[in-house]
Amino acid sequence: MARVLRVARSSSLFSFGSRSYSAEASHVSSPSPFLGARRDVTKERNVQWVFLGCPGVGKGTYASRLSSLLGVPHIATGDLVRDALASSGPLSQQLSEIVNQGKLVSDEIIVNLLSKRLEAGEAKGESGFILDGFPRTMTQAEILGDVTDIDLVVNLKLPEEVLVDKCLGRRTCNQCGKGFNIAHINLKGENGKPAISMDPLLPPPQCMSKLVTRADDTEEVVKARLRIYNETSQPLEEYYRSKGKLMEFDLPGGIPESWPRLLEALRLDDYEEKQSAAA
Ligand SMILES: Nc1ncnc2c1ncn2[C@@H]1O[C@H](COP(=O)(O)OP(=O)(O)O)[C@@H](O)[C@H]1O
Repeated sequence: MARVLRVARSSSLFSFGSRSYSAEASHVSSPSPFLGARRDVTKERNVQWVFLGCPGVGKGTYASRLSSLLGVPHIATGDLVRDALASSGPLSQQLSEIVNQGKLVSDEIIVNLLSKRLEAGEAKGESGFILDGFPRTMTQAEILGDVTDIDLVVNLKLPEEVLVDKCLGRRTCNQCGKGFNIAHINLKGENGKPAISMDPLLPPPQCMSKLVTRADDTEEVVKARLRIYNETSQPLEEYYRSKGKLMEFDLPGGIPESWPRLLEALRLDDYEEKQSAAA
């Protein structure tokens, strides 16, 4: 791990200063001390954010949309693992056994993959990041905290009952790489919990015949991933909550309802306007 840490430390992507964010919308269940001023797009360095949330919650979807909006890379450790799996060599074989059982890859391997990705991005002039799927363990959180300042940790939430269906409905176009979801979610409101309905996110006709399902999105493996996530996420949430960096966000529904509310919670609802005014 010492070698891995040194690799990560050598990356200046890990050494930006800190900044503050804001969220006051009603669906943000625990407003934190990081709440403050609206983002001033003209002055500040690029964001260094983390997205937490159960498998299937939509971390990839929202992290990727925000990364396009803010012009920072969306770095999903699950994608790094899948790239490593697709390559030939001993690492691929080692990873496939772990991933296909829904287990977590070792901290050392994942930190190494992430360090390499950050270094490659740095060489291309990238700055800032939205991390999706990292950290997953306290060791990973401590390594990250040791080498950089994370500004904000967004914890996306959906009722447990819809997560398996969302994972089983995931599809990716193997040509354009875009993600879709064929699941129809219609959860009745009960015991004070709001109803949730989500329309499927269907692919355009040209992607229809090229859809693939992730090998680890079978019911058995999804359930194992959810169980492992639930076992490991609490200390992480506590860690970031105690630092005043955790923003809990209960998704109110599918993308059409959730995206504007998320932008509002992040105080980014007028971001595009301000950015063009500053240009
Ligand atoms: N930070 C991490 N630590 C350990 N293993 C990871 C990490 N990120 C991804 N993985 C591995 O890659 C798999 C796929 O990750 P991801 O695409 O984030 O899936 P999920 O839908 O479970 O959130 C995980 O089940 C795990 O084996």
